[in-house]
Amino acid sequence: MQEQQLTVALRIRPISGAEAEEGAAVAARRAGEQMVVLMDPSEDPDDILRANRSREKSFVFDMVFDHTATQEEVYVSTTKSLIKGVISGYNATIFAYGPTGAGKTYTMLGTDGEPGIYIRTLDDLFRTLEATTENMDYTVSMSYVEIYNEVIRDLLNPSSGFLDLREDSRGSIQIAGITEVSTTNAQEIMQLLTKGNKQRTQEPTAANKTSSRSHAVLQVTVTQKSQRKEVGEEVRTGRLFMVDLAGAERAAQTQNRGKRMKEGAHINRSLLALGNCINALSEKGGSRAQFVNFRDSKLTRLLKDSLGGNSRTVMIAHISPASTCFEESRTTLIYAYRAKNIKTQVKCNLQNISRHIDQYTSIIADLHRETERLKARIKNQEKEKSVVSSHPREVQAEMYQDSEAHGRQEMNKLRAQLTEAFREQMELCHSLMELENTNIELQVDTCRHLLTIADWERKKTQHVRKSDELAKEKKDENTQEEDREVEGTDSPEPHEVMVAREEINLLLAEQRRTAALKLELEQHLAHAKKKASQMEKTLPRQITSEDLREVLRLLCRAHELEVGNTELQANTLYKENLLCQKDFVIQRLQQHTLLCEEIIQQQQTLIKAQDIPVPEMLAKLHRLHSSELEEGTLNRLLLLHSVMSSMLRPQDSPFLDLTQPLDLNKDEVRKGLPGNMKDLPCRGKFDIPSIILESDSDSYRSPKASPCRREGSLDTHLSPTFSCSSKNRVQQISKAKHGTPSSPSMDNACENHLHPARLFQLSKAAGSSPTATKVKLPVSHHSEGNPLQVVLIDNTPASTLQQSNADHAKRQVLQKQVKGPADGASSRQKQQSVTALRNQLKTK
Ligand SMILES: Nc1ncnc2c1ncn2[C@@H]1O[C@H](COP(=O)(O)OP(=O)(O)OP(=O)(O)O)[C@@H](O)[C@H]1O
Repeated sequence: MQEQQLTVALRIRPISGAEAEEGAAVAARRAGEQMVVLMDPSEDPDDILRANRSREKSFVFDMVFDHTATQEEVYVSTTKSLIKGVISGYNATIFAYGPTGAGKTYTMLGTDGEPGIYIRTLDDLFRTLEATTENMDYTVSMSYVEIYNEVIRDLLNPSSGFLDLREDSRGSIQIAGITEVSTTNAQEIMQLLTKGNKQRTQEPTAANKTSSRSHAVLQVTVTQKSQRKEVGEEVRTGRLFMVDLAGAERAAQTQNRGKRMKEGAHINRSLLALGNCINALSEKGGSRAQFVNFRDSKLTRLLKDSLGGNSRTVMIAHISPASTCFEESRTTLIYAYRAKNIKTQVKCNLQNISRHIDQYTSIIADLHRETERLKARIKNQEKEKSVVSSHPREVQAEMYQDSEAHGRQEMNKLRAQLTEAFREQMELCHSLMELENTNIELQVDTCRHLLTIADWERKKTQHVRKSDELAKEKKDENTQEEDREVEGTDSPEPHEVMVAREEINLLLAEQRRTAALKLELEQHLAHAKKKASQMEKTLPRQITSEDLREVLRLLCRAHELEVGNTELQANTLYKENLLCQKDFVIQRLQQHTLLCEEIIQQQQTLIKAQDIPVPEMLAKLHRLHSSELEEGTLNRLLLLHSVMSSMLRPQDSPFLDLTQPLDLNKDEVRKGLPGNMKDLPCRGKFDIPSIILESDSDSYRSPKASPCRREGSLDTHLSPTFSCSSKNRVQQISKAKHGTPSSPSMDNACENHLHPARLFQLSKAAGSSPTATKVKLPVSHHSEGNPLQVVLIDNTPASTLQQSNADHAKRQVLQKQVKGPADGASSRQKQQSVTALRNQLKTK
C-alpha cells in the first residue's frame, strides 16, 4: 500500500472577441512554470486603504497549461503515465473540474480533429496491451454513465431506466444493473463511446452553447489473467475512471429558467457536496481532521474511492482567464489548490492462489483437525461394534456397508436441507440490510431538504421583520401600512425551496415503498425461520450417528459465522448513520443559533427604544452572550462533536436507545464550555434545540398551494420551523411594537418542533396510505428525559410519522443506547446489543 498525493493540473482556456477585450484576470506566470496569478479586476490600484494589499494572488499546481497547450500535451502530462498502472492492476481516476464553459468537455472528449483524453487513453491502452510481452490473457470492459438531476443513467443502454448505487462487501461502490461491455477490440470500444456520447444530456445555455447538464463517468476495467504453474491463476484488475463533471453555474450568468434552472440546482448541489468532500479530505490528517460525508450526493458516493480510497487520481481544473469570470476562477483555484492536500492509499488489485492460501490456511487447518477427529471417532465406533456384535463376520460387513451407505445418504439429505434453509435466511437478512441502507439514505436526503426549507423560513421571518419596520416608517409618513405588509409576506419562494418541498414528497413516497417492501421481506424471513426451526426439531430423531451430528454442527458453526458477519455490517451501517446525523444536528444548531440571534437583537432594540429596565441577571446573561459571540461557538460545537463521537467509541454499545436520558456527566460538559459559562445555573443538561415537522400530502408544497398554511393553523403548518422557548415574550413584544400578534409563521415556529436527529431513526412500515405523512413531535423543553427521542414512521392508516417515547416491543423500533462520556460498556453489554440486533432481525 502506497500513499499518493492527488495530482492537480490547471488548464486555462483561450478567449477571444468581447471577452478578450474586457481583459484577463488570470495568467500563467511564465511558460513552463507551475504558477498561476489571479488579479482582482474590481480592486482599484489607487485605493489608499488597500495600498498595502496585493491585488494578485498566486497559486502553484503540479502542472499549468495556458491557452497555447495542445490536447496531446495535456494528455501526455496528466494521463498517459496512469495507463501502465491500470494494466498492472491499480485504480486510477482523472476528472475535469471547473465552471460552465471553461473547457472540461473539450479536454475529456475533445473534437473530431482534436480528440481528448477519453480517446487518446483508450488508444494507448490497447496499444500497450498488444505490445505486452507478458504471457497473460486480458479483457477490457467499459461502462459509461451520466448522473443527471441526481439519477444515474446508463449511456450504453439508456432504456434500462435509473440505476442505483450499492456498496459491496469490501466497501467498494458499484452501480447495480449497469451495462459492462467486454471487448479486446479498440475499434469496438470507440464506437461504444461515440454511441454513449450521443445519449449524454447536453443543452445550450447563455454561458455555453454545448453545456453538459450531467456528470459523465467513463469506467474502463482491465482484467489480466496469467497461468503461472508455480502460483496458479493470477488475476489483476485495474480500473480507470474518466469523469467529465458538469460545470458550476450562476443563474445570472446562464440566464437559465425552468428545467435548465432545476438542472443547474442539481449540478451546483452535487458540486457543493464534492467541494465539501475536498475540504474535509484536505483537512484529513491535519490538525482539524474531519468526517468526510461522501453520502451527500451520487457523484461523491461514486467518486469515494477516487478521492479518499484506492486510486491514483489526477484533477484537471479548468478556468477561463476572462476578467468577467473572475469569481468562478477564484473559487475553482481555491478548491483545486486545496485538493492538492488530498492523499489516497494505492494498492494493487491482485488475486492469486497464494492470497487464497494465506486467507484460508487457518480455516483449512481447522477443517483438517475436525476431519481427523471424526475419523478417530468412526474408528472407535467400529471397534465398539466389533466387540459387542454376535453376528457372523459376513453379516456384520453387510450390515456395516448398508448402514454406511444409508448414513451417507441421510447426511447428504440433511446437509442439503440445512444449507438451503440457512442460505434462504441469509439472503433475506442481506436484502433487509440493503433496504435499511436505502432507508437511511432517504432519511439523510430528506433532512438535507428540511434544512434548506428551514433556512428559507428563517430568511423569510427576517424579511417580514424588515418589511414591518419599513411599513412603520412609511406609516409615520402617512402611507398605507397594510399594503406593505402584504408585499413583505408574499415574497415568492426561491426555486431551490420549491424543489426541496417536491423532493421531500418524493422521498417520503419512496420511504413508504421501502417500508412496504421491508414488511414483505420480514414476513418471508419469519416464514423461513419457522421452516428452519421445524427442521431442527426433527433432526435429533433423524440423526443416528455421531459423525453426522459433527458435520451438522460444523454447518451450524458456518451459519453462526455468517450471522456474525451480518451483524458487523449492520453495526457499520448504524455508525455511518450516526455520523450523518451529527452533521445535520450541527447544521441545524447553526440555523437555530441564527434565529436566536435575530430574536435577541430585536429584543435589545425594543428594550432600548422603550427604555425598559433590565434586571441585573438578564443584563449579565446578555453580556455573557455578547462575549460568547466574540469567542465564537466553536467550543460548543466541539462539545457536541465529542458527545456524538463518544457514542461511536468501540467500547460503547453500538446501538443507541434514544428513548433513554442522555446521561451526561455535568463536569465533563462544563469542561467543554467557555470559562464564563461554567458559573451559570441550568447548564448541566445538554439540550439540543428542536424543531417539529408536520405534513400531509400537501406538506411540502409552496405556501401558496396550501391555504391552511397561509392561515397559520397549527395542525397544518407544513414546513419545519424553529422552536423558541420565549414564545410569549415574542408575542408580547410583537404586540407592544405593532399592536398585532407576531406573524403566524413565528407563532407556529414556537409550537412546532422537529429534532433533526429524530428523523434518522429507523422507521417502521409507513403502511399503504399514499395520501398523508405527518411528523408530529410534542416536545417538553424541560423534561428530564433525553431530548433525543425516537421517531418512527408509524403504520397507522393515516401514515403518520410520529414521535414517540415508544413502547419498543410493540412498535419494533430498532433501539439504540446512548451512553454518557464516562459510561463505558462492558463486553457483556456489547454482547447483549449484538443479541438485541439478532433478536430484532429475528422479529423482522
Ligand atoms: N482549450 C480550448 N481550446 C479550444 N477551444 C476550447 C478550449 N476549451 C474550451 N473550448 C471551447 O469552449 C467551448 C466550451 O467548452 P466546453 O463545452 O468544453 O466547456 P465545459 O466546461 O465542458 O462546459 P459545461 O460545464 O457547460 O459543459 C466549446 O465550444 C469548446 O470547444
